[in-house]
Parts: sequence; C-alpha cells; structure tokens
Amino acid sequence: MVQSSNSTSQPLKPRILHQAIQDWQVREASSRTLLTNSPTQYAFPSVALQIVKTLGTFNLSSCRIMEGEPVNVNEFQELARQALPKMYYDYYSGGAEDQYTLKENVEAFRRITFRPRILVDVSRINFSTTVLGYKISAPIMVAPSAMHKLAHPEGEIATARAAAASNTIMVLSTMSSCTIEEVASSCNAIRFFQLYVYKNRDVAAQLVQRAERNGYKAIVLTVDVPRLGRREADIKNKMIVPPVKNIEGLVSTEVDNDEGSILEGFAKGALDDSLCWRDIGWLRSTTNLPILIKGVLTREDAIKATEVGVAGIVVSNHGARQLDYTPATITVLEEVVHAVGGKVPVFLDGGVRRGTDVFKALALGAQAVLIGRPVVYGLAAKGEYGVRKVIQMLKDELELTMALSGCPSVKDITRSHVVHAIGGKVPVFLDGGVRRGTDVFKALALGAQAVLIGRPAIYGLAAKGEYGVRKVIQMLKDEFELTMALSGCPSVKYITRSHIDFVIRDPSCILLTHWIVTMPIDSVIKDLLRVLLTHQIVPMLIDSVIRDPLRDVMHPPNPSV
Ligand SMILES: Cc1cc2nc3c(=O)[nH]c(=O)nc-3n(C[C@H](O)[C@H](O)[C@H](O)COP(=O)(O)O)c2cc1C
Ligand SMILES: CCCCCCC(=O)C(=O)O
Repeated sequence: MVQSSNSTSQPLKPRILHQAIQDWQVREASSRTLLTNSPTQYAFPSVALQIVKTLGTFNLSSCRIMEGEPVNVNEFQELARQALPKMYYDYYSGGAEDQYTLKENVEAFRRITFRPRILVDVSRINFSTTVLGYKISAPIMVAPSAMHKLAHPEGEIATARAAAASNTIMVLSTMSSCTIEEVASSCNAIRFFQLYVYKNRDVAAQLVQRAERNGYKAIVLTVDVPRLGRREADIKNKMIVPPVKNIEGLVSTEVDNDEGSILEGFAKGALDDSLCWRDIGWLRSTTNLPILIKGVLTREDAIKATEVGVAGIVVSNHGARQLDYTPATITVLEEVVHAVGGKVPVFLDGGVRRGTDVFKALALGAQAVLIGRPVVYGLAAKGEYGVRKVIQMLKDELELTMALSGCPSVKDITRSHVVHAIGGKVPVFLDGGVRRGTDVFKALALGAQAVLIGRPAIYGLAAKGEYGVRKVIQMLKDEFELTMALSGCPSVKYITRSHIDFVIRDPSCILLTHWIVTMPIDSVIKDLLRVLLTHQIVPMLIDSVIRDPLRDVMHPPNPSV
C-alpha cells in the first residue's frame, strides 16, 4: 500500500518504502500493456518521489526499481519481470538445470579486458557491416526466440518493426506467434528464418518455402535442440504451449501428458531427433536460400559445417537453455573461428549485454552478434519501442567502446585489442620435460601461462656457469620465437588450444604411470618408460589440471631426462 499521507515528521522505515514502491510497481506493470509505448511511461510518480524525498538518506540501489528510463540493457530484465506473469518471465529468463552456463555466458565476457590504442582519430565512428552481403547499421542482430506474444500483444511484428527501424536483421523463430507472412508484410526488415525440423519433414520443407516466397534471405538451422533442455522453472510452472500461429495446422501442439513442462513434452513429440549431418543435403534440396547453422561449439563441428557447405555458423549454446555446463560461447568463439579459417562468417550469441561485449566478440573473430533475451525483455517492457531502445543502447555503447579503443570502424577491431584469460581464474604453470621451444608453445597452447626449466638450467650451469644458463634460456626463446612465427602467432595471446593437435596414442600409459610408481622393476626399464611417458603424459596432465577430469586419476612421472 502506498502511504502517501506520511509527513516528513514521521519518516517511513526503508522496508515500508520498499513495499510501497513495489505495490506501485505492480499496479504500473498490470496496466503497462494498455499504455502507449511512450518513453515517459516510467516517470517516477509523484507519490513515490515524495516518499523517497522524505527518506533522503535511503539507499535506492537496494530497491529493484529504476528511477526514470533504463540506462542499460540489463535494466530491461527487471522491467520485464514486473510486466510478465511468472510463468512467462521464468520461461524467457531461465536456463537449463543448474544454470551454470547461463551465468557463465555473461561472466565470461567480464574476464576479457581491453588493450585500447590512443591518439587515433575517432571523430567519425562507423560500425556498419555486412552479413551475407546485406548491409546493416551495426554488427548486432536479433536472435530467434519463440512466442513473442507471450511478451507483448503485438508479438514478432513489433520486434520486426524495431529491427527495421534499427536497420538490422531479425531472425524469425519457427515457433513464432505471428506467421512468416504476417511478419513479412509488417515492415521491410531484412529477415532470416530460423528452422526447427519436425518429425514430419514435409513441414520443415513447407516452412522453408514459405520463408523463401516471402522474401526471407537465409535459413538458420538450429541444431542444438534434438530435445528440449531441462529447464526446471518451466517444469515447476508446467510451462504451456500457447498458440503458435506460425505452425498452426502443420504441427499439433496438443500434449497428452500434463506433468512437468508441457512445452518440453511438445518438443519431445514433435522435433526430429534423428536429424544429422547428411540431412543438410536434404535441406539444401528444398531451397535456394543460404543455410546457416546455429548451435556450434567445437572446432570439430565447425569443420564439418564448412565441409557440408553451410553459408555461416552461429556459435551458440541456445542461451544456456539446452545442455548445461557447455562453455560460455565467447570462450569457444576463437576455436571455431580458427577452425573455419575464414571460409564462412562466424556469428555469436549468448550473454551479450553490453556494447563492450559486442566489441569483444568482434575482436575474437565474430562478424556480428545476435541478441536473445534483452530483445524479449525490451518487448515485454515497452513493445516495439523497448526493442528499439535495447538495440540502440547496445549500438551507443559499441560506438563509445570503439572510440575509446581507437577503432574508428569494425575492420579496425582486432584480436590485439582484447586480452582473453583463457581457462581458469588462476594461472597454471608447467614444468617437467620442457626441452624445446616447441614444448613451450605446446604448454601454452594447453593453457599454461609459462613453463619452468629444471635440468637444462643445471646442465648449462655445470657446463658453462652463468653464461651456460643464459645460453639455455636463449636457445629456448629462439626456438619458441620460431615456433610462434611458423604457427602464425605474433604474440603469446594468439596461441590457443586449436594450434596443436594432441593425440593420446596409447591410453594404457595412464595405467603405466601408476605401475611405474608402484612396482619394483628394473631401474633401466623404469627410466626408459619414464622418458616415453614424460612426452605423452606431461602435456596430458596440464590439460587435465586446467580442465580437471583426470586430476585425481594420474600421478605425474618423475621426469628423469
Ligand atoms: C525465450 C527464448 C526463446 C528462444 N527460442 C528460440 C527459438 O525458437 N529458436 C532458436 O533457434 N533459438 C531460440 N532461443 C535461443 C536464442 O536464439 C539465442 O541463442 C539465445 O537467446 C542467446 O542468448 P541470450 O539470450 O543470452 O542473448 C531462444 C532463447 C530464449 C531466451
Ligand atoms: C519446438 C520446440 C520448442 C522450442 C521452444 C523454443 C526454444 O527454442 C526455446 O529455447 O525455448
């Protein structure tokens, strides 16, 4: 209840204020969709202002309320939460299982820092770019997301209009609450169509042909949903399947089982979980449109994708809604970019919430990014205007980031503008068996920050004193430099896991390690085995310390070379 009658002589306690403001928020939220999309819609009402003034010292940051307009994309999430029924908000915001990846998608961006350049003329910033030959105002596109009418009565039409006004590309979901045709005729946005392949393959073919007929410019095949991920909020809420007009009459949305997430039940019954690489050929036979593949996270799949002739790759973990504990997309972008080797453009989505994030993705090799949840939150909070605002905020932040980094155009953004702390939060070092510059390179590629040299330093010292040690270090440095040059890595930051191919030839050596340490065998054989094992096990060990899975299984052999 808003206690507007309180006077300055009787200040409200912060808790009561909080409640008062929340009550106001609830009332505001319930009437919001009836309001026009006016930018002033969130003006603080006088009664609430009066209360705030009454308690001048009260720290407003502890309230989940925005005074006036949101100032960044993240603030739209809270507005969406206020605007939406819990079931829908949970559906939009949630991730799979422990939501580890959900958090990581955002957090991983924070582990990337900048190496800005100074004294560059940044009086004119141009962040326009092209995607499949289509010019867009900024490398920021609208990701496909389902059922926009749950967020706003105008649904995808409002989103498409915002994309058109922002001069960018919208990817329309198969699970759209407006039809392909309705969206096409609503505005002149450049549209791609995202495809889910249903068990009845004819449906996919029909959808693709409808998209082609209606001027969509590409098909984005989503490949990470053979089944729906386990989204526990949806299970608790028994998330429904609302009318999905785009597939009306094509796929039944009736689900027998009303246990858990109904949406999950629908996906299980409807989606074709036998879809595989050879089906790309079939899909190509249904359309002349270029096909992009969305949901790639490894270089292996990136290579396959280029082999089957896709026109582009979207590095995506589906906004962390599918397989939990997949890596944050930004952490695997470079791996994919290297694997693709410039044959097709690589895009990224997942956790992009700032213009700085867009810049980081471009620096790591993405041609553009796609935005998922922020668009839906903008739509829920303020309809078409909200989506436009979200895109504009990201553009403004990107422009500022480019200016402050000394990059007047997207082409100026390079790998050397960012520092990417690959892997863990603490540095990992390696020693044991490092005898060549190539070994140093391999250790760094597997995640070590640096290596330590033992015996070679002693031998150098024994042979030639200080000069000998200096020589040993210099030799390793020279070899390391040559390795970097021959591997295309001008600085250590360029050295990635994808620069080496690491094959464990004989898995039995894992057992042998234990065996050597524990069995009383002839020391000559023992030493011989150690030499062999040092070269196979040590690199594997460092990989495992960083990635963890084998840490307790293996004991490092005591290198005796
Ligand atoms: C509510 C919601 C619905 C989604 N629906 C689809 C969809 O229909 N098709 C699809 O390929 N991806 C879908 N996605 C995944 C997005 O395209 C995108 O990969 C993801 O949202 C990007 O992460 P972000 O939300 O952190 O920006 C959906 C994501 C959300 C949040
Ligand atoms: C066709 C199965 C339902 C998909 C729901 C949309 C989606 O991708 C999501 O992440 O949610």
